[in-house]
Amino acid sequence: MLLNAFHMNCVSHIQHGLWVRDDTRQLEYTQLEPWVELAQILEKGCFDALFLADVIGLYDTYRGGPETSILEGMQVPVNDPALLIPAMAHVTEHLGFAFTSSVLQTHPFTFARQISTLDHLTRGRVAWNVVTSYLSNAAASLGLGGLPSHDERYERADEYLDVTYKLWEGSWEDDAVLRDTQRRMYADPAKVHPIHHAGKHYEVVGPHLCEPSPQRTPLLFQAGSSTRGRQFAAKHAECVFIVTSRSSLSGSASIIQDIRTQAVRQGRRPEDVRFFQGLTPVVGGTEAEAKAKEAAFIEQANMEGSLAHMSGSIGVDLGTINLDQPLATFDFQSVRGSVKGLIESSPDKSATFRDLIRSRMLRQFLTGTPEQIADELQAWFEAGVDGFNLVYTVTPGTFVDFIDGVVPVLQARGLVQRAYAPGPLRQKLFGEARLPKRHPAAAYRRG
Ligand SMILES: Cc1cc2nc3c(=O)[nH]c(=O)nc-3n(C[C@H](O)[C@H](O)[C@H](O)COP(=O)(O)O)c2cc1C
Repeated sequence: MLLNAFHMNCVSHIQHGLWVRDDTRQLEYTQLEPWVELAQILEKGCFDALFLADVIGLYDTYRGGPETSILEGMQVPVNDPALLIPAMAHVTEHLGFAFTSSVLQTHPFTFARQISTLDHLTRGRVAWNVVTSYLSNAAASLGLGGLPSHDERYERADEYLDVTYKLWEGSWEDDAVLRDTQRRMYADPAKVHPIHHAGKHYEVVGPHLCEPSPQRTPLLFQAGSSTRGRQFAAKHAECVFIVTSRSSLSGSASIIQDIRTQAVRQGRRPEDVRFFQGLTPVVGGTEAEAKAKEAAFIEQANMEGSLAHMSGSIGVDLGTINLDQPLATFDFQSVRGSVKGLIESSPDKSATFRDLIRSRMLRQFLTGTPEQIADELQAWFEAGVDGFNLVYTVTPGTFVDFIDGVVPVLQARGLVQRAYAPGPLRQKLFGEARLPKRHPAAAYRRG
């Protein structure tokens, strides 16, 4: 069972409204200290990685503007996640660092160099969460006119990955770097190749500016679940971040089965793709204590922040919806498809839209004693997920409680590691530092 901590370089990430508490360090996100401390805590708890989300733009759909997001620190202001990594890597030896970067935000040539630099500095502990952006404000600020359509964004992502694969895997041969002080040959020019990529979106001559790093291609994460998103994951992803219900994991229609089947059709193996479920653990010494903690979080949660978050994610202004209207009375002709999907997801149609939003928040909570939480995680694991991206309510408190309480129980059951495997992040997770030959990136290797 793999464990990641899910975080973001901002004030309020997922559980909104809790940043005002005095037992959380969210207000210190602009400083290095809480990040360095978090990395040390996670490594002590044998976590596999810290996973940093990011969005490049602000959520301005709710009530027709960004005011709620700004008031609530809801993923804005948001600092660059990648820049945190070297400081955290310096105080740890094994913890992995996954960060999010959209294919819309940086040219693949410069992005490939940024990743290679981080892969060198971390000795191969970096992972990239490939995202395609969903906020139109991002596209507007990047000068794209508007957000390209959903499928066009994935098409662009395919080409983006092709460019980076050519740079990471195909530009420098394994024995290009000589470091030969006697013959004054740092590297052999005959073994450093331009890539001459000419595609619909990018033209890159190359060669890659960095010498080969431990993993070359970073460990690849992805988190999209549409038909096109699943195709993309099946081709490229090594780790997929999902947020689903446990019951939906059984059967061939499950996202895990679907992506693995598609991956196999492309010549990959089922075990080449690992799945991480997002959950928010609330640990208590007793069940009553845990429930009381959860109740306090829910009481303090900010519904407005959650609605602004959800509005931006689905592209529909939920501010126009009467929150106290029973779901059964919604006129499906007048609501957008994504809202219809939300309403349909609720078994209880006498519930109101407000109840629905609250139950979606609650669904993420995993509340109980360490043993109860370990039981639940084990049940998820047996249902087919490989690991978890744990969402905080308070930071680093959520992770400290989990590590002190739940990790020893999971370790005693032999479900999580007690010590790290050697080598780069991919080697720790998959046994090899480099991508396997059956991954499409390997086609660009020379020799
Ligand atoms: C659990 C999860 C985490 C995500 N994290 C991010 C993120 O940090 N940044 C981002 O821009 N998009 C993020 N996304 C959005 C996806 O990458 C993707 O753009 C979105 O789900 C739409 O793709 P789809 O239609 O294939 O689902 C996340 C999605 C999910 C389900």
